[in-house]
Amino acid sequence: MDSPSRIPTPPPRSTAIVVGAGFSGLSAAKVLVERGIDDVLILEASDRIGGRIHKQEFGGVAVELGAGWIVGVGGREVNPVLDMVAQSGLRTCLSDYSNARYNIYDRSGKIFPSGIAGDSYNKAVETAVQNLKCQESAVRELIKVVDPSTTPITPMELAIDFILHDFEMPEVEPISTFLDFGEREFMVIDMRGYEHLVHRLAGEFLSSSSDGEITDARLQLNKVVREIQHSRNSVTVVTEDGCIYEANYLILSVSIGVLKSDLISFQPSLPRWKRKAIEDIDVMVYTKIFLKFPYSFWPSGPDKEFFIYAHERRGYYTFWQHMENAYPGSNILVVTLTNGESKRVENQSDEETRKEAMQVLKDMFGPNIPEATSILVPRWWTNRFQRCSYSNYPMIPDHELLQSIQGPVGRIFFTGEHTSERFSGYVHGAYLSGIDTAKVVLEEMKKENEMALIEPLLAMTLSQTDAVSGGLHKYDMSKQMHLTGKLYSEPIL
Ligand SMILES: Cc1cc2nc3c(=O)[nH]c(=O)nc-3n(C[C@H](O)[C@H](O)[C@H](O)COP(=O)(O)OP(=O)(O)OC[C@H]3O[C@@H](n4cnc5c(N)ncnc54)[C@H](O)[C@@H]3O)c2cc1C
Repeated sequence: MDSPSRIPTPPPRSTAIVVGAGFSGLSAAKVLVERGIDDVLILEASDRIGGRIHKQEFGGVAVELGAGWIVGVGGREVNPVLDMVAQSGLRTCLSDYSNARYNIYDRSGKIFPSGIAGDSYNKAVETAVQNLKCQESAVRELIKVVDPSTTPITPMELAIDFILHDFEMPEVEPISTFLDFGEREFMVIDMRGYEHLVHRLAGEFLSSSSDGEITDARLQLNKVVREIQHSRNSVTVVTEDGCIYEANYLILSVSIGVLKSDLISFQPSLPRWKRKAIEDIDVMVYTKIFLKFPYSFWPSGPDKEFFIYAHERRGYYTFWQHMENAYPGSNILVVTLTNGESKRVENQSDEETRKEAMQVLKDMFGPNIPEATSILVPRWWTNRFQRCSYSNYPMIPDHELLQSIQGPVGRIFFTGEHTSERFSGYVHGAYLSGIDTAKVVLEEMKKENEMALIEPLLAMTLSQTDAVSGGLHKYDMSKQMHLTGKLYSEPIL
């Protein structure tokens, strides 16, 4: 008997696919579902939701490997993330960095007198302002001739310069987040972690089990998107495990670091303007290293929470925090590295990093301090699903660059913290960008539906015109209508 001929099953098709289940992807998906797009499919590469919001248990407490602070509190508007914190009763505490500059240790363990530290701080601020003025007046050449007396040289100047430019957000004043939401920062100190907000958000539109685990089939974990094919009518997604999905629209919420990498290929490839925008946005790597000790040996108290190590190598284990204010008795220290130093430690063993950190601590607090019993080194740079901690825009606001990074390519819409006009880099930027992108997609859907209604009428009119003039073919006309709409308004290459 002949075997029945196999009819290939078409790939599952949904109205919209969201790639990535971080804050932006989930907030975008939520808006779509709430507006009646029930068949949204969320494809997430890793085995968890939250992306760059991720807590881990370490030394008996929850530590935040990614976002740890609600930045922008106490201003004229309420930060939407703070609202969520309040609703979920997440425990937080105020972080006051202002004392850090008075807790600067040199390599022999001496604390710099506050006057010297204050002078260095003012000098560093002056340099930053001077650089900015040069850039703003577009006299870029001037940057090269910055007054040498303001260039950081000594270990302390280097440490303060690092804090101002690498540790604090390297942004131009006034910073939108501080302007809108306030200048205070609250650290999340809750065993449920910052990620509780992500789970809460997901639980508002996806079904979950009684213990809060998302069980909704519209969220697919361990689905690494490797290829996105896009055409005039649809988007097709191919995942690493060989699955194929189709949709009318796609929202891509992966980080700028992932966009810069070769993890996802596009067929046809992204247009030049989009590739250039991706290239032009820099990435910041920010690493919090956690060290657990049998007992604390550092000065305690709120005004001692943050301290600085001044070394002749810029950014070398510079910024420290004890966690006693957050979790008394936890005996945990956190040291923050960025960029080159982050990448360097990501590429060495944790034991090497532990030894380096111990040497620095011995410089500050003497040779008799106890050894760290464990260490936790997050690797945001080498993680192929992140490849950065957050985006780092050029100091001069560049609206064209922003428009290009936000701009859709056909049916692919881009979202994520790096697409936020005013709050790039932050959790609230990710959250708000997801909402904005979903609204743009909904608008496109509406336009397309309206077009579908008038197309038959147009076709009729055109065939009559054709008969009379032998002019434009109806297909050309409907294509032109699309081309004049936003969907294809940008040149493809
Ligand atoms: C160390 C660190 C400290 C930070 N500190 C703060 C802070 O204190 N306060 C603050 O406001 N912000 C902070 N941030 C920034 C904040 O965490 C981010 O801005 C925000 O979480 C980004 O959300 P997102 O949705 O844009 O991206 P993500 O959270 O990165 O979400 C993107 C998702 O896409 C997934 N993905 C990637 N590639 C693929 C693929 N090929 N297929 C499918 N899925 C894919 C990823 O796994 C991820 O889940 C910090 C970030 C880091 C890393």
